[in-house]
This record gives sequence, structure tokens and C-alpha cells, in this order.
Amino acid sequence: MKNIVLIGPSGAGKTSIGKYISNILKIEHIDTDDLVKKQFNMSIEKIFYNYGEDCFRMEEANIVKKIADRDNLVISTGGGVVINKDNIRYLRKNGILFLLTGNIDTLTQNLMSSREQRPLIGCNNIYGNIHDKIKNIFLQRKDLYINSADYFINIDNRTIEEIGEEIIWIYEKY
Ligand SMILES: Nc1ncnc2c1ncn2[C@@H]1O[C@H](COP(=O)(O)OP(=O)(O)O)[C@@H](O)[C@H]1O
Ligand SMILES: O=C(O)C1=C[C@@H](OP(=O)(O)O)[C@@H](O)[C@H](O)C1
Ligand SMILES: [Mg+2]
Repeated sequence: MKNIVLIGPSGAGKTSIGKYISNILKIEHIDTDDLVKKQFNMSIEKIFYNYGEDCFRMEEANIVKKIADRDNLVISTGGGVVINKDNIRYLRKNGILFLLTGNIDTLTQNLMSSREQRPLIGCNNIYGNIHDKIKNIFLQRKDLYINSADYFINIDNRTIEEIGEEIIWIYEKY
């Protein structure tokens, strides 16, 4: 079977929903951020701080290229994977790309508890700042997300289970 590839902005639930789908379908889950962390043996925020975003993107691209050759995986990508066209080209080879998308308010609400781990969103900001950052990043990448997606999955006012089941339903019909 093809890979289930989850793309979309930070906070959309790619990591959580990938884990859910993997548990239900009993197929392996790979989160590209986890593999980057493993490669550097440090957190994403430390990689950004110590080596810069370009270095993170290079390793992210190496990892995407490697895993995209496999099949029967659920792949949770990082929110910036769409920046590099080659990443999308590789992920498409064996994968169906599901874009998790919703209101900026939903993303903001999801990220409030885990924003420290996301260097582009930042920490020690008041709610409004985070909201604006999420919005600006989303607007910059909106077209890339839309052009990369095979399916659009709405995340607003829905549980991880509901979203995961919709993706599984599409995948099983595929
Ligand atoms: N549909 C949802 N309903 C409630 N909380 C969610 C939902 N999706 C994600 N979350 C929560 O939002 C946070 C970010 O989710 P995560 O899976 O890390 O997103 P991503 O990998 O897309 O950045 C986590 O704390 C997660 O539990
Ligand atoms: O949007 C981005 O550029 C990023 C999103 C993060 O992943 P999530 O989308 O899982 O938060 C992580 O890859 C890194 O902090 C960069
Ligand atoms: Mg994630």
C-alpha cells in the first residue's frame, strides 16, 4: 500500500494523527522531525539555535528522500516540508498527501501547550503574537500546501480520532 503522508502547518495535528492512524492500521509511523532530532541527537529548537534553519532543512530533505522510497508507512512531516519542491516530489512517488488544514485560531489553540518546541513559533510570547506568527507563516506557505495536497482534511472542531478516521476511510477506498 502507498504511504499516508500528512502535511500542513504546525499545530494541525500531523504528529498526533499520524500516531493514531498507525495504531489503528498497525502500520509503521515515521515523524520526520523525530528522525532529524535523532540524527543531531538534540531537540529541534537546539538544532535551530546551534546550526540554523538551513541546516535543519538540509537534514529534513535527506530524511524525506530516504523514507519516500519505502511503502506502507504513515509519515508525519514537519510544517515546512513543502518549502522544498523536491521533498514533495519524493513524497508523492509512493504516497498520498493529506493536507490538514483549519482556522488560525484552531492552530493557535493546539500550539498553546507545545509552542516552546517550535522555534519558528517561539516561546515567551503573548497569545496575540503567536497567533500573528502562525498566520504569517501560514499565508507564506498557503499556495505550497494547496498545490502539494491530494486531499484536504478539515481539522476545525474535530477530535484527533475523527480526523484520523476520515483519512483512514479515504485511504482504504484508494
Ligand atoms: N484535533 C485536535 N484536537 C485537540 N487537540 C489537538 C488536535 N490535533 C492536535 N492537537 C494537539 O495540538 C498539539 C499539536 O499537535 P501536533 O500533533 O504536534 O501537530 P503538528 O505535528 O501538526 O505540529 C498537541 O498538543 C496535540 O495534542
Ligand atoms: O513549520 C515549520 O517550519 C516547522 C514545523 C515543525 O514541525 P510541526 O509542523 O510538527 O510543528 C518542525 O519541523 C520545525 O519546528 C519547523
Ligand atoms: Mg509534528
